[in-house]
Amino acid sequence: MPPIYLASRSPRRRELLAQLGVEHELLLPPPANGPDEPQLPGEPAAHYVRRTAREKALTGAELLKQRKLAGRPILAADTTVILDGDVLGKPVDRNDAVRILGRLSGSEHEVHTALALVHRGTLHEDVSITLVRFRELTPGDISRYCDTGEPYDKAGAYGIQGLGGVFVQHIAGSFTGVMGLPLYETARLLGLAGIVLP
Ligand SMILES: Cc1cn([C@H]2C[C@H](O)[C@@H](COP(=O)(O)OP(=O)(O)OP(=O)(O)O)O2)c(=O)[nH]c1=O
Repeated sequence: MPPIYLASRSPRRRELLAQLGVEHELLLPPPANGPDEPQLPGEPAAHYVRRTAREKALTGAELLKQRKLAGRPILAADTTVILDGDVLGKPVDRNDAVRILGRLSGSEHEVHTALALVHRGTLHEDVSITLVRFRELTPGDISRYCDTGEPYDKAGAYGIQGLGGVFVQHIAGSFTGVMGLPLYETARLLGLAGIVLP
């Protein structure tokens, strides 16, 4: 039986957990797809990302209870791109992706990935914050990037682990955090739940 549940539909998070050698089972509420969780009026971006991760983990814990499953740890995360205090989430369409990438062009933004882990009724949380500087992007760069389809399921409309990596001049922080699951913080939280990695 895998040691943890992962309350996430993100293929990147599954891949990064596999990189740690942590087997997991998915624990997901229906429906299979939905829009991003909305920001509350006046809610600061840094609070929003933490609240969202926490809610994903607590929803997982509720499912666990309803389904009378074994009490293994439940891990969830949320990744948000923040520029000038604004949350730049997943683009809703091509125009939105063009708008977001235009804002990121030639400037520096933050990527916050919040983690939440529920184990035996206790919530453990952490957050990884990374500064990312983009080179200037021409309208042609943005258009060709949107043609690849890569922006659409990703916060900030880019994937640092994919072609989007060519836009990144500099990062200060955690590459795996930008990708969706910061490994240092993940290992720390798993350790609190008794899962010790090498
Ligand atoms: C900035 C950035 C984000 N992303 C991805 C990671 C996340 O999957 C996604 C942010 O959306 P999230 O809402 O954090 O996650 P998700 O909807 O994909 O999955 P779930 O809520 O079920 O856990 O953006 C990258 O893959 N690369 C990047 O460089």
